[in-house]
Amino acid sequence: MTQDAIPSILKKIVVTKHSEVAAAKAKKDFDSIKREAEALMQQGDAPRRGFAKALLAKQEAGIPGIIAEVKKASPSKGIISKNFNPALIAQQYEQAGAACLSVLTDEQYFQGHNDYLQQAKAACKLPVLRKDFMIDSYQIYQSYLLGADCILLIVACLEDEKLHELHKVACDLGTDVLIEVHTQQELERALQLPDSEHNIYGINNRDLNTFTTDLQTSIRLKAYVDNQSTRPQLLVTESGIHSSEDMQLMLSNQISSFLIGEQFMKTDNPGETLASLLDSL
Ligand SMILES: O=C(O)c1ccccc1NCC(=O)[C@H](O)[C@H](O)COP(=O)(O)O
Repeated sequence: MTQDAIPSILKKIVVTKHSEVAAAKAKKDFDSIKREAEALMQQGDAPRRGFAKALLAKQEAGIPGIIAEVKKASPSKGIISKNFNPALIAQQYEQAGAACLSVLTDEQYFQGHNDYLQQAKAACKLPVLRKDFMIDSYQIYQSYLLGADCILLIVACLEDEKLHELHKVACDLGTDVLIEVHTQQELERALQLPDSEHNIYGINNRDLNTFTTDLQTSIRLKAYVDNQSTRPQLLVTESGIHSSEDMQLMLSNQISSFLIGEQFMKTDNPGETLASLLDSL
């Protein structure tokens, strides 16, 4: 992976993450956070809600599995949600039939917060993805302590060695992993990760150089996956899903799990918008 191949927004975010992690380590060092997370896991007091399992259950029942996103703002759209209340939105999404939640915790670029993840999780029974940019194992232990059931690994911003390291730390903690790719090259790297019940493969339709979304990305990469001998059980299409036509297109290409944010969050009642999207199928 060459630095030139990384979109500039990701480069900027990664620089920010390195300084955030350094600041966090200055308050609580790596060994302490690791010990804390491992002790919590061993006590068995904080079992994870099965994120991959919730999606698989929908898939097996022939129902679209929606990861509904709690997203206040984004680099491409600025402020998306004017009345942002993570706990209320989580409850609405649950009632509307979401399989899982995704909560942005990045502060600088998405106006997210770690507290939003905890508020959303406490308000419902759905498994929760910590949607943030992981570059250091420290953040995986931190995510576990926050209560995240799943973490995100964006292949575009991780060298192979780091990708494998972070994946192992998450799996050892029993945390599910959304492994996100934008291109065939990234997908080839992602498919080299050890097989695990925790693996979920996400195909992101957003080109991070232009911020445009193209659903053909999911269709193209799904076809690539279908030609491989070992196929991931779970494939999620991410970004740029706005209508029942978009969902039908994905379903007709055997993609039945969706990560959707903006389309819900730009409305006054994100849960109601999700319910009508599901009804319209
Ligand atoms: O959303 C952005 O502008 C963005 C910019 C840079 C890196 C990541 C970005 N989005 C993260 C996501 O993956 C989306 O929040 C998620 O897939 C939902 O997408 P959408 O339904 O289009 O809000």
